[in-house]
Amino acid sequence: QTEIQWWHAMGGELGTKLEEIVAGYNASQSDYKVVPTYKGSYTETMTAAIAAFRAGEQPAVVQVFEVGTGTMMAAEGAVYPVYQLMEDMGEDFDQSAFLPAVVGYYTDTDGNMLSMPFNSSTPILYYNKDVFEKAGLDPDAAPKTWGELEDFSNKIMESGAANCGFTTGWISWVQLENLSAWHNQPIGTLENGFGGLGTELTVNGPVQAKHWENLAKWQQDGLFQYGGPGGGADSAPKFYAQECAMYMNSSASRAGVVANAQDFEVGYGMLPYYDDVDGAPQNSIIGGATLWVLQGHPEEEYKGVADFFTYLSSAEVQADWHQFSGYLPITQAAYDLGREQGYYEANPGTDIGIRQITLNAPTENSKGLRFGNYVQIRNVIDEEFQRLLSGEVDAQGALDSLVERGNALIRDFEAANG
Ligand SMILES: O=P(O)(O)OC[C@H](O)CO
Repeated sequence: QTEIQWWHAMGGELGTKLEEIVAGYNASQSDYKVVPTYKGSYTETMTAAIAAFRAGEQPAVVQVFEVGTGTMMAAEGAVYPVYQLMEDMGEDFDQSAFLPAVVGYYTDTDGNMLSMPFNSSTPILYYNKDVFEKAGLDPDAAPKTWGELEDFSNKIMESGAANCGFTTGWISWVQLENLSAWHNQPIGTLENGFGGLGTELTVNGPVQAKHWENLAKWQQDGLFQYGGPGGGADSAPKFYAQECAMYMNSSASRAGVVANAQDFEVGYGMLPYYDDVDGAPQNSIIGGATLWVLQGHPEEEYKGVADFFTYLSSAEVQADWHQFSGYLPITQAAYDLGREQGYYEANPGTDIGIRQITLNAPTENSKGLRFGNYVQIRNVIDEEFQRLLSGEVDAQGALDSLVERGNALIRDFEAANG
C-alpha cells in the first residue's frame, strides 16, 4: 500500500469531518492510504510545508489558504500543478465542473488549474434570533446595511438582551478584502493583482477608511468587540456565549456554530453594506483553501493523489462536506445534488454564501485578489488594525500605513520572482 501524506489546517469539527472523509476514501480501495496530519492554522501549515520542502521532507499534499496562492504559484520547482498531475496520471479532470468563482481564483494566465479546490468559503453574518426577539427586533430579519447593524446593536445593548452588538473573525479577509469587493472598491491595481506582479495595494480608499473609522468608534462604544488577529479566535466564543448578538465569519464557521450554539436559535444573513455606496452590494469573494501537490515524490504516490482528488471532488463527497461544514458547494454537481435532496429548503440560510458570491457578475474589483507575500501582508493588516483600536493612529493613517508597508512586501516579491 502506498502512503500519501496530507498536511492540513482543519481543526475542531472541520478536522473531525476531514478525517472521516479520508477514512471513507481509504476504505473504498486498497492501493493507497491517505494520512492526514493537522499542522495548525493556515499560516502555520504553509510555513511548515515550506520549511519541510527545504529539508526534503515535504508531504505530497498540503492545504494552503487562498491568500497563499500568489506565493505558491511562484514556487515553480516546488509545486506539481494539478492540471499537469491529472494529465500525467491519466485521470479525468474537468475544470468546467467547478464553480466559475472558484476556478478563476486558482488558474494561471493560460486558464490551467494549479491547485485542487477543496474548501472554498465566503464570509457571512450569523445572528442570535433569541437575543433579537428579547431586544424587540424581528428575529427573522438580519440587518442588511451597516446602518441597520448599528441600530440593531444599540437596541440590543440598551434593552440588555446582550452586552455587545457584534464581533467578527478575520479583520483582513472580512472587514477589508471582502468589504472592498462587496462595495466594488479595488483592493489593488492590475485587477487586484491578477494582472501581474507589478501590482500595488489601493485598499486605503474612502469606503475602507469610513468603515475602519466606524469599527474603531463602535469598539469604543462597546457595540463591537474585537476577536483578535488572524482568524479572530476570540470571536466565535463571544457569539456562542451570547455575549455578542451578531458574528461575521466564514460560511464554514457554520459547523462550529451548529455544534456550539446549542442554547439559542441562529439566523443567517449576507454581509452588511453601506447603502450610500454606488454598486453595493456587489458580490463577496472566496476564501478557504485548496490542495497543492508538492514535487519530490515517486510516481506511485502521485497516482494515488490523482485518484484521491477524483474521490474528493465527486458530487457525493463534496455535497456531504459542504452540507456539514458550510463551505461552498465547489462543483455544480454538488450544488445540484443538494437541491435535489431538498437540503437548502430544509436548512434555511445554508445557501446564503453561494447566493452572496454570485449576487452579481464579478468586476475587476470583486473577483478576488492575488498578491505575492500576502501572508505577511495579512499580518501587517492585523498590526495596523490593532494600532487603530489602541488610538495610536486614525483609520486613514492605519490604512495608508498598511498600504505602504504592504507595497514594500509586494516589491520585494516582485524583485525575487519577476
Ligand atoms: O475559515 P476559512 O477556511 O473559510 O478561511 C477564511 C479565510 O479565507 C482564510 O484566508
